[in-house]
Amino acid sequence: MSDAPLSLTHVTKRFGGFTAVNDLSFEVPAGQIIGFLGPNGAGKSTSLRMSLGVMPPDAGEVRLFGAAPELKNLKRVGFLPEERGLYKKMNARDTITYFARLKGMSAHDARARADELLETTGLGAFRTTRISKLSKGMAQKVQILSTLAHRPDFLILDEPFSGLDPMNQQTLEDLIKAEHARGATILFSTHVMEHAERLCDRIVMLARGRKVLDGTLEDAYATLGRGARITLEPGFDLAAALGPKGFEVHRTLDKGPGEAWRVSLAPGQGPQDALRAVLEAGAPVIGFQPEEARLRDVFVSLVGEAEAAALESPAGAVAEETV
Ligand SMILES: Nc1ncnc2c1ncn2[C@@H]1O[C@H](COP(=O)(O)OP(=O)(O)OP(=O)(O)O)[C@@H](O)[C@H]1O
Repeated sequence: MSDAPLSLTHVTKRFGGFTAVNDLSFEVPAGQIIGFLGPNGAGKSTSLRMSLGVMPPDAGEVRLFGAAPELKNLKRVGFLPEERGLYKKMNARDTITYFARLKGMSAHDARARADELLETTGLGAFRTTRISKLSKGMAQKVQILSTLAHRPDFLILDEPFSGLDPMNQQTLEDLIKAEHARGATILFSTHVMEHAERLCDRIVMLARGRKVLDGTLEDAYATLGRGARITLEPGFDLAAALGPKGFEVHRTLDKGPGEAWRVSLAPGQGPQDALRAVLEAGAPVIGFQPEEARLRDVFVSLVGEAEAAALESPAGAVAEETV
């Protein structure tokens, strides 16, 4: 039996007649950073809650460090829930110290660790500021620091980047890398593909409760292969024009003048074959660029355009949660 930090085997969760997580299996091996991706409502948070034993699965099995999720192995985990919440009257330092103490650290070590974390993440000057007086992003950072203060072996972070401005997103990326370098295994959910692209050893992608991808970034890119990006004047349906000719074509999420499309290239095809077909179809081309796939394109192709449209961009990640 595996004693990996986390393994889910054929896990299913239903709410009434609705199946939120459907026959999901994956493993988080020690030492990896894994991105848990999927559009809104895909079942990510439900899966993470089951992983911690917050709610039981209707079918299948969850193992944390090779055992059922219970107090002994939960002490080795740091969990950042999607719903944020801290004691508003406590100051930043006491908050982190409090959570570290709950996970078994001594008062002295917890306080020293709180100071060290606040200092390295730019919050040193706000050590004694009450949570209620901090900005939303700062309070979220305090919550993240509270999650990892006890140096857990395994960090589970549900949408940790959501609500942080680009500077603080970078601080969090650095923090995740530092935790990983210290030896922690990390599983985090996100809507922002670029974070996953920069940080992850592996990606697990969900759509409508089912796993649609489980592999390295290279495996993810290989699902699309090479492609060409084509920008057209708005209003031309390139998928309808090229589909019958055997090309796989998707709208991309790129913003900008015109409408961007991606044409996947089959083995043996070159970008010029795509360009020739596009021109023969009479498409109003305003831009053309041969390129390799990106995780955003993989996401769109596996999850579907409509659901992928809800993706956040890193700069556009907006605070939704209350802290
Ligand atoms: N306690 C619950 N009772 C009923 N339905 C629920 C409950 N929790 C989740 N759901 C439903 O299950 C589905 C999956 O929700 P979940 O929160 O796991 O998705 P998610 O992938 O985390 O989405 P998001 O990125 O929007 O947080 C959604 O349709 C949600 O409405």
